[in-house]
Amino acid sequence: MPANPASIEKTNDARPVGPQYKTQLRRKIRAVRRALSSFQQRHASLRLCARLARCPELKRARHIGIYWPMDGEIDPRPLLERFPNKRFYLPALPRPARATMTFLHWPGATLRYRNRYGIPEPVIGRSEARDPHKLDLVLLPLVAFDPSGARLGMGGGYYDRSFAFKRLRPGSKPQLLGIAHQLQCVERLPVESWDIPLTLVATDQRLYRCRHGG
Ligand SMILES: Nc1nc2c(c(=O)[nH]1)N(C=O)[C@@H](CNc1ccc(C(=O)N[C@@H](CCC(=O)O)C(=O)O)cc1)CN2
Ligand SMILES: Nc1ncnc2c1ncn2[C@@H]1O[C@H](COP(=O)(O)OP(=O)(O)OP(=O)(O)O)[C@@H](O)[C@H]1O
Repeated sequence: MPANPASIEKTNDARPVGPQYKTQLRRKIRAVRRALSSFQQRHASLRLCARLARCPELKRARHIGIYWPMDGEIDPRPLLERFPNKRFYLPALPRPARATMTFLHWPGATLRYRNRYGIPEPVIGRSEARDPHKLDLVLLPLVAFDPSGARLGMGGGYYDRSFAFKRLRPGSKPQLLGIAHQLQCVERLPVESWDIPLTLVATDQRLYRCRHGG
């Protein structure tokens, strides 16, 4: 296994700040994650999905946001076979760009359309669309997380914008479950005013119940 990038970071009691820090951390963790072999990826994905299958929040949920992995992200797709009676939805990039994402029902069929980042998406208008607040649980991709539930994403702000309503109604649906390789855990992440905290984080090695996540 590669070295945990968190151990390379110098951390102290204060949260690190600044866009440059976030850019460098993104670059470093994305590179380590991309370097995982396909064997390591498969092993991590199966361990994660076994852990999620025991998680009460996932067992209870019926409408679940999932994602198509890219750039070394941990793969949640084995869940579709494990839970044939649940409904899974993939995010579609918003149009216009500053709006919120729509989640489109994805029963696991091949996807032909790719968005501007090359990520496969169902086609809007052809799959059942579900608004973010009507999902029970969302599995969020991330670049880094900390045990308090702070999340660093790819930098588009798509998930923060789509779930901003949770700030007004803490504890409201959906529960936000970040999923990642354990190597994406850092001691403390910078938190921005617009960041929406995670309820839980699951990795190939652990489940974190987060202090701040509603
Ligand atoms: N699997 C997955 N799907 C997802 C996300 C994600 O993080 N992972 N997103 C989470 O928000 C949204 C897409 N956000 C993304 C934001 C930036 C880049 C990206 O590759 N940026 C390039 C610059 C490319 C460009 O601008 O053309 C880069 O940083 O290298 C990809 C996805 C929705 N779907
Ligand atoms: N609720 C919001 N309303 C308006 N702009 C927002 C909101 N949330 C985030 N943004 C904007 O999105 C941009 C990117 O935010 P940030 O770097 O936190 O993204 P991220 O969480 O890493 O990305 P993603 O969620 O797409 O993975 C910021 O410039 C921020 O101003």
